[in-house]
Amino acid sequence: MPLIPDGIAVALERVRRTYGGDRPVVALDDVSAVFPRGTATAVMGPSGSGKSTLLHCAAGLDRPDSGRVRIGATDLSSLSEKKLTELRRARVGFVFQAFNLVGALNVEQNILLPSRLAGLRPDPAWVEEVVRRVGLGDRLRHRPAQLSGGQQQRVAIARALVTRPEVIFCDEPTGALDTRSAAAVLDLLRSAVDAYGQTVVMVTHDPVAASYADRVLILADGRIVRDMERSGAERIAEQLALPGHRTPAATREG
Ligand SMILES: Nc1ncnc2c1ncn2[C@@H]1O[C@H](COP(=O)(O)OP(=O)(O)OP(=O)(O)O)[C@@H](O)[C@H]1O
Repeated sequence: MPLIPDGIAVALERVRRTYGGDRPVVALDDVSAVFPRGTATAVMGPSGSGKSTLLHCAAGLDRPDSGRVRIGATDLSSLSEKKLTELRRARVGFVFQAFNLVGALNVEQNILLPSRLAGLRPDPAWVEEVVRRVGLGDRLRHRPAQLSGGQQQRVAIARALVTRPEVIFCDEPTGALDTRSAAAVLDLLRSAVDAYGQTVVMVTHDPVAASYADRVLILADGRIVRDMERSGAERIAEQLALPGHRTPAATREG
């Protein structure tokens, strides 16, 4: 068995994913990438460049045609569907655009659902902190249909954070949010990385969201065409330069 360095949260090794039909589309073309633990990476690129496919393959929601994906030391290709589902419940958080909230459950029940399914008991103080920081304290008894799109997105984020998963995969986490809610959500994702050593991989078109990441990967035609690491100082300078944007520090104080 190959040696997996401890510091790697997710690794893609020559991952290829094509979609069939008469004229097959190569959505991912032998992509290799490593996502170190305790980092946030933004995945950007034009429409159709393979961002969602990369996210789905990395998260074990889609299986590559060839190549390998590992979460920590676990090779996803070796897992049955059942084991893959268990791994996703216990070790992975998802913030996807089609919120996947359960309409029959209220906000609190939706937030606690992944923990219940994984048989975990999240720390009540942490649940309270997450709920407060996403600004849902007064909405816990509401059903998803009684919330705005932005509020539903915040429920999805709270739900992804409460189990403190190793890796949080986000697809346009700020897509449905106003500037203020987006800053609160990005700040929360950032503190999951900085304070708890979690790993965030987010697909985004939003430069503000990308400015919270340590690294930006750019995809084009199913390949990584740029891989930019950014220092904390660069991130903060970029956040300060973005009009109407509150810095993470300012958000924390506010
Ligand atoms: N289920 C599918 N069946 C056929 N082709 C697909 C399927 N899913 C994605 N594709 C194709 O694979 C390529 C990559 O799609 P993907 O959704 O990963 O791109 P994306 O960068 O996330 O795009 P967007 O920014 O528009 O969401 C595109 O050409 C897309 O049409």
